[in-house]
Amino acid sequence: MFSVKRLVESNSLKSIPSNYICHNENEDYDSMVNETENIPTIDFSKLISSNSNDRSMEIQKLGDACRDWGFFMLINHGVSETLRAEVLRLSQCFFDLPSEEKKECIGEKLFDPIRCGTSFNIKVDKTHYWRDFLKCHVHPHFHAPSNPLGFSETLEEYVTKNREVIGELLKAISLTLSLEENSIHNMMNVESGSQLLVINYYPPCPKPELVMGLPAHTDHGLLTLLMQNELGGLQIEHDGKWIPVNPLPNSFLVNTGDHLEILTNGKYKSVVHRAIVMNKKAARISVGTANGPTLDTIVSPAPELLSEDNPSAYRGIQYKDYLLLQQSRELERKSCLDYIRI
Ligand SMILES: O=C(O)CCC(=O)C(=O)O
Ligand SMILES: [Fe+2]
Repeated sequence: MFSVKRLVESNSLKSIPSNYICHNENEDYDSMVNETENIPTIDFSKLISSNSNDRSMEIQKLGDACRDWGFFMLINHGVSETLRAEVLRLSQCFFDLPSEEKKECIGEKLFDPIRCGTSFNIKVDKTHYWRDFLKCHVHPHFHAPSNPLGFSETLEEYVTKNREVIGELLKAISLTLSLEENSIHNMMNVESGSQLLVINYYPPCPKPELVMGLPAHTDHGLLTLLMQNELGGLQIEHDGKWIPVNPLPNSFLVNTGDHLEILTNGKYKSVVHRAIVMNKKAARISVGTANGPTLDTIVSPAPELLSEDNPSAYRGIQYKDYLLLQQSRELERKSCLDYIRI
């Protein structure tokens, strides 16, 4: 199984293979602004607080963050530092395994339960990305590699906790839309919804400015919950500028996905983001869960949010078909959403 990690380790890489060189994505590094401090922070403990004043103020902040940024850092979420650290440690151990021990993970198709690979979709990527990945479908049925020891159990605990957090966030988001608390849950079948775990591994690169980890894209699903090891690289697009994200300690990064954009008829737009490579010495690891409806749910704008002045702006599409659409193309900004825009 080919991986960038192996490429880096197998020879003392003196130059970057030409198929990895990104020509047009990196031009604006110098014009990047450092606005990390402006990225909204949401306190999860306040969202679920019994103090109704605290709760409604935080819900208001959450609505603003979804509308103005599509991105926020989540603090006091209740997922322990120990569990997060263990997920990252075992992820490193997984990528360190010899190929023979990863055989169960070589699924090739989108809906194979466990899939290991490199770049985004090697069959369609014109440029290859400096990234290896492990993807597991973890809900409604849980799948994870059996190696290394304890990985599967740790991941199961982690994704379950992630789902609890997402469930509460989606209730609060329903309220920000003046919908009933369980509206998104009911419309999107959240309780039995699909959850995809994606572990990204960005090996060290001798010339990081020449390559890209993941190009500008949006995520499918309603919300993505992401954490990373100590190395940065994630950038979000805001007001036409790339903003590097330096997460607060022990926070989750949350971004709105394409299906929240569809459901809210564009009120909460999915955020364009990318992962650049900055690490020359160590590997960067990020762990995300994409949380969506059940695969057979047809997602279209919520009727309660539509009016004569605000007609439906997206065609309804089954979640499964949307995933297939995204996987069949190059990752490119909002190209899949554009396809179903009316
Ligand atoms: O590595 C990151 O920070 C971002 C990963 C990402 O955007 C993704 O997996 O969809
Ligand atoms: Fe993403």
